[in-house]
Amino acid sequence: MELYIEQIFFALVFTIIISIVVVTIHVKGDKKGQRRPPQPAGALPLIGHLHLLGANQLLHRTFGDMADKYGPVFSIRLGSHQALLVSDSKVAKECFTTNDKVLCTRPKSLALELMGYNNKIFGFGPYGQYWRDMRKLVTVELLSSRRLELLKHVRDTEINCFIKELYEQTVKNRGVAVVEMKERISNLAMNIIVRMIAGKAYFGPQGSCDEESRRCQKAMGDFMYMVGLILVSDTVPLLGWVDVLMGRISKMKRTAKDLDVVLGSWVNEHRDRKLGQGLNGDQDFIDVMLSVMDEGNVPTQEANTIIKANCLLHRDPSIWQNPLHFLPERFLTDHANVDVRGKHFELIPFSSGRRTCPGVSLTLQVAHLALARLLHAFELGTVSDTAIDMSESPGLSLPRATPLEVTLTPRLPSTLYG
Ligand code: HEM
Repeated sequence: MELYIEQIFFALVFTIIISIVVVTIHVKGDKKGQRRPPQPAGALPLIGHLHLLGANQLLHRTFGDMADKYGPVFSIRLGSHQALLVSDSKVAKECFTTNDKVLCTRPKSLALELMGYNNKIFGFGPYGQYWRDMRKLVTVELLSSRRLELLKHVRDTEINCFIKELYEQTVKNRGVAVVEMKERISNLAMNIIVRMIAGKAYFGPQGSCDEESRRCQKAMGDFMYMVGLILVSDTVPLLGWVDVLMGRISKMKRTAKDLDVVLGSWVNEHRDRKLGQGLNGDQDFIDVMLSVMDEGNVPTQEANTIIKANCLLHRDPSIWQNPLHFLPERFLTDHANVDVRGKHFELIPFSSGRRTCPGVSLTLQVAHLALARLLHAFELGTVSDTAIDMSESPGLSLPRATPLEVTLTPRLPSTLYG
């Protein structure tokens, strides 16, 4: 026990020293305002993940100060990795167009080795033949306009159920209901995606779900959280034992097993369903995916270059007035024509270039429809008219730190709620 405590103490002290010494910042932008062309910068898994430590605001301020001092493009060294930071939309454009091929690979990480079938999740993987094949498969078979049109009923029925459940909640409360929306919206997104991929609905009325759904939800949640963590092993491989001591490795292995069980059951159920229906002609998404995997088509190219370059762009005060304030009306006035699909480099929430998000059309369709239905069906308010806490918590998609409680009052005749 004593030894164990000593080890933890040693690990903590060592980690603090390492973060001071090894995360030495090598500024390469040299002079203020000097613009340099983006350069391949070793391997950089970290900048995109730093904000996931829960210090997002602080990091943006720090990087913002550094950008003021060193100009719109500079690099920092984080242990064995180098990161390029870009805060200017013109430089970002250069990164995602002229230099896109050089910058579009992704580094390996321990989290993805343990939880992503040895770095085979294509969205996080190195650029190469395997990534090209998987990207084509996803854009053509799952997220193409044709497929989205074919699967339109999935979004429609899920959003109908979402609105109906909210309405039932207001009926139960005789008029106005206080509802926690964060989990409901996350369940809605999960249901739509899982139904599109595996043909299953996970969450029933009021978020009820069976054992398998619960396991899937937990495994996905743990994955999203842990894949966003910064591991000592990725920065200073020699100190990998720190992650072991902190219990991260065993937790990742457990999550990998849980994910395996869930995905395995999707594939088996899908095969059984097809056999039961005597289908063998028209291939659907899981069939095509399995055939690509069966060909032994695995990544061959090692990742050695990666740039994450946009964490300051969306807060550039020379483009966005009051960049830290939530002012949606700016998209109806000064920025009315901004396009979020990766063509206007001052706003690239879905990234741009080769690795741009293939889910952008689905996301915009679902978000627009769900929001329009919600606003049409209810008057929305906050509990005791307090401002909403917008703090972020660790995780791949920077989830809200606190629940999102809103008041809902129906505004339509009851017959219109399905
Ligand atoms: C608000 C919603 C979303 C946002 C803001 C978003 C944002 C992004 C961003 C910034 C990237 C680039 C990551 C990188 O540079 O490494 C990305 C990649 C990706 N996204 Fe999304 N995304 C969203 C929803 C979706 C949805 C609904 C799907 C699929 C159903 C999806 C599938 C993917 C995939 C597969 C990649 C990896 C692409 C590749 O590596 O080639 N995303 N997303």
